[in-house]
Amino acid sequence: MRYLRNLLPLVIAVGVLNLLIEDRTVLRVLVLTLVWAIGGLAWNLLAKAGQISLGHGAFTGVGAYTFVLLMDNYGLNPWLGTLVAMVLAAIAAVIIGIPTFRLQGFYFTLATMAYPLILMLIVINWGYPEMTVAFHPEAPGAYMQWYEPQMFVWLLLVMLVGTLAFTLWVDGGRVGQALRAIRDNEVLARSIGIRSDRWKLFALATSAAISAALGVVWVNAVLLVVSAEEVFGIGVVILMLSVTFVGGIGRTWGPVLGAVVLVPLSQVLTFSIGDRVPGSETLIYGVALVLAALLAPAGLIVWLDRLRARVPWLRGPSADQELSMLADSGYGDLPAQREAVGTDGLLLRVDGVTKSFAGLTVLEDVSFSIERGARVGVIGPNGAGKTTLFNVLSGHLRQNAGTVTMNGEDISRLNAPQRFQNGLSRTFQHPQGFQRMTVLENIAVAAIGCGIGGDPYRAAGDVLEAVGLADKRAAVVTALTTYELKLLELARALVAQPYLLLVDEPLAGLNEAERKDYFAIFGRVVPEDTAVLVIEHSVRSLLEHVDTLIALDHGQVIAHGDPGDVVADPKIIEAYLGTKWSKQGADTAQTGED
Ligand SMILES: Nc1ncnc2c1ncn2[C@@H]1O[C@H](COP(=O)(O)OP(=O)(O)OP(=O)(O)O)[C@@H](O)[C@H]1O
Repeated sequence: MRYLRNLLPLVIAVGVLNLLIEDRTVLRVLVLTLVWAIGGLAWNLLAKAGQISLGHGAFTGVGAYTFVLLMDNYGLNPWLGTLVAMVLAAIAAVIIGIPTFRLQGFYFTLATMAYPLILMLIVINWGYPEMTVAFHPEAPGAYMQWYEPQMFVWLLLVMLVGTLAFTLWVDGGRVGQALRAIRDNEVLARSIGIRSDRWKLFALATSAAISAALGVVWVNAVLLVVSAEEVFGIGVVILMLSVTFVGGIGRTWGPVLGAVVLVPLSQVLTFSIGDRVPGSETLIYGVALVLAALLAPAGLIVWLDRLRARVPWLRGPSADQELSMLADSGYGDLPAQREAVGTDGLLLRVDGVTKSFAGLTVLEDVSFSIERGARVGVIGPNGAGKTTLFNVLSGHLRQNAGTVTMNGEDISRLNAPQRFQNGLSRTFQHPQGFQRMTVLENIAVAAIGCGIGGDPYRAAGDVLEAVGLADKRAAVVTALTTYELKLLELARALVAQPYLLLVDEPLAGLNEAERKDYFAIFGRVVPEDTAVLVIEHSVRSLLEHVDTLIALDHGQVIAHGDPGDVVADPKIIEAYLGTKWSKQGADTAQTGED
């Protein structure tokens, strides 16, 4: 119902235009506007996960060639051809995505350019550089070959509404939240249970399927000939990217707005100066991209947002109303509880863990174990391998040798999201947050990711209350101080009710008062049966809160045991604490990092 209300004005506007316009040239502009609005929406699905593709021509091309080859060889009509094309494009997307998503950022974008080129060369060498669509005047409806452009407008309107409804569904729920989290910070997203590899494949496959369907309709409504250079060409992605970027990348309505502005403008220019300035159609997209980057980098949609904020009846819900809407959006009633696995006994066992980077051994045969509910400090000089140890334990890095066992289960082969779901949470040395989300959403997304069920918003609200950030629930994380960010990290880790909590340098960047407050809150909110492993250079503070110390140097455990014994060990004094420590004593001395 909510979607219908959002989409109705669009349906009415396009419907009225379609009924009123009689000029075929103007109708063609309307058709092209709808084509590239849908194309932009498809491309934008992947951009929501922060992935910029230059290869979407691969999918329109798969769509166009699948339908025309099936029609030519098997007499299959384009409607069935579209379904087959969508499935094939989704499969192609998964095959393309699995290796290409290993690349990050710019490298991913560059690699995507190769796929339409490869496919184009394949069909050209196969003997199909161009294919004419067989004409079926006896059954225009069955073969998507209407003479009246109005019929294509209706068809494209149905596709647009379908694509928009799908986009609204993505944006309004857990899928969109996961994609936004991945776009903001993939490492962080993985650390709270979001299987970024799967979500990116989902975004690419759905985006590809829609692009393939569009390829079929584009050929029938506009091109009439399937030319490899056109349907696989870079022009496809230039249009998809331009309308999305100009309208508002990542935003639900961005591509529609961009297409409404850009496509008619480019057509008017082509009609008026096209014969004198060849290529003027492409030129307008280039100029629009540059202007948008300079004047409205977040897209024209931002100007609409401002207008909406001024006009009371257009204004959307306030941040607080939105939060309560989210909280009421059909989750369970109460935060669920993680299954108890006993209150004592061995929790974690690290056995012979070794980790190297390109020949540099950073962890060497590290072994130790942790009891349930233990408080363990990890100390060592810069570069000793402390954070690498955390990355191996949390699944962000895979060890070269050795095993990690938690709750009696070998978790060595589990990835970061799976370890989080199994009850292993972490914080980061440099506090991290999803910048485009509110504080409450930052925690709720972790409550969803940990997979223990219940109402994630209520769980998030409760844990924010506990750490003292309840009044910041509607703030964006960029508005938080370092101290508040550290509490946010703690809240995010705790909402999963972990068995083991890894805390990386919690006191770095905090003043004396904040350090005291942090540990006071920490002591209050971390349950007794949750084991804690904490890296901290402020050994003096650490000694007050741990019952065991592990000292690392050059990737090896050089001491492990009672904190008093470890800091008195001459090896530790020489490697890390320095002679100042032994002269002044543990009560007052700190390491150089303090
Ligand atoms: N991804 C990586 N690729 C290559 N080398 C790395 C990588 N991560 C860490 N290292 C190297 O591993 C060594 C240990 O780094 P690590 O961050 O684990 O040390 P640390 O004990 O946490 O230090 P600090 O106290 O300064 O945070 C350093 O020499 C670092 O340069």
